[in-house]
Amino acid sequence: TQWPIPYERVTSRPTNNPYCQAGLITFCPTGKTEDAMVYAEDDDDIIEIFALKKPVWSFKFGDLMAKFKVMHDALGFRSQKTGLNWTMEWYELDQLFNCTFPHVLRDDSFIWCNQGALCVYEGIVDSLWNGTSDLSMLKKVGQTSGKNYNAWASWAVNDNNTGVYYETWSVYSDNGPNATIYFDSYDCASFVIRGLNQLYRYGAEILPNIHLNYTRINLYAYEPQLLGTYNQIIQNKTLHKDFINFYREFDSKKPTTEDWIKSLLEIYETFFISRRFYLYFNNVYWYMRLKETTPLKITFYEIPIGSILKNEII
Ligand SMILES: CCCCCCCCCCCCCC(=O)OC[C@@H](O)COP(=O)(O)OC[C@@H](O)CO
Repeated sequence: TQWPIPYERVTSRPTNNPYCQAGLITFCPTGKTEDAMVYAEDDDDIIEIFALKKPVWSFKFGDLMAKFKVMHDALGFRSQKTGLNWTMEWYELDQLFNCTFPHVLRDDSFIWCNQGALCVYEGIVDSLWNGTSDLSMLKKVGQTSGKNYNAWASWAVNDNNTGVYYETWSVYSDNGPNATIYFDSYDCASFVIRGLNQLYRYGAEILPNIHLNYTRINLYAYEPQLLGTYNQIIQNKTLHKDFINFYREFDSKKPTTEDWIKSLLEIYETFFISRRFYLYFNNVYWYMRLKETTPLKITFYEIPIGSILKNEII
């Protein structure tokens, strides 16, 4: 197997299952509709680029998740000509837990509510990004011409229409510097990293001395084994039973009430006991035995801006 398994794009975004509900807050409440984008009116405009960071679920828990270094990332833009600014965030249509674990129905079938999408809306809410957490951020990282920004904006629309599935997990062979990466996450941070990389490719000037850290929830595993699709797995009775029990266990821990943190802690603890995982990636399932020493770790490492700008990121 050639690792990491490349993230598969689609030709067009599928309709979200009506069963899937965002719950606490609807997706992109103040945002624009499908294929939404903000374009510069003038090719000669100067569009300023901002890196935005805030604690995940700050609307509910304030800075709490920042204590675990669980941060949400976005991009902000401002036109020097008009003074107008706008925000772009890529995140889950139906909240994080729905992207991380399926709904297991009575007949043992699954429903995955794991789409993510770009939310584009006028304004940059300073109080949201310039919060009290020392990890929050609203920082200018560069600028570009109106012409180059518009070319990039078309890239962002296509990126949003083809990269539709959220992936919470990053999976490595170990937590050392020479680890093999088996699977890479596809989340809010991935959009910002891809977005900055493409803005640079479309001619943006990125300021020097930019230091950006990104949250990852990492699993450390022995080499994953491909199991195949749900329908292939249910052909094997023993595997099917274990597979269903695994996901039913996690589904039962998903917060249905307000006790998100309790669910989070229960799930976190499960990883250190069971040390095994079924990963759903590109619509197929993989089985992994997790490493005894550190099965799971949330990291917030800096990704050098040079490697963000120069790496081939798809
Ligand atoms: C064990 C399973 C769950 C573990 C949870 C802790 C680790 C999470 C790591 C992933 C980082 C998530 C980054 C991201 O994609 O954030 C997107 C979204 O969850 C942020 O949601 P929000 O409600 O805080 O912000 C959306 C708001 O800005 C909309 O305007």
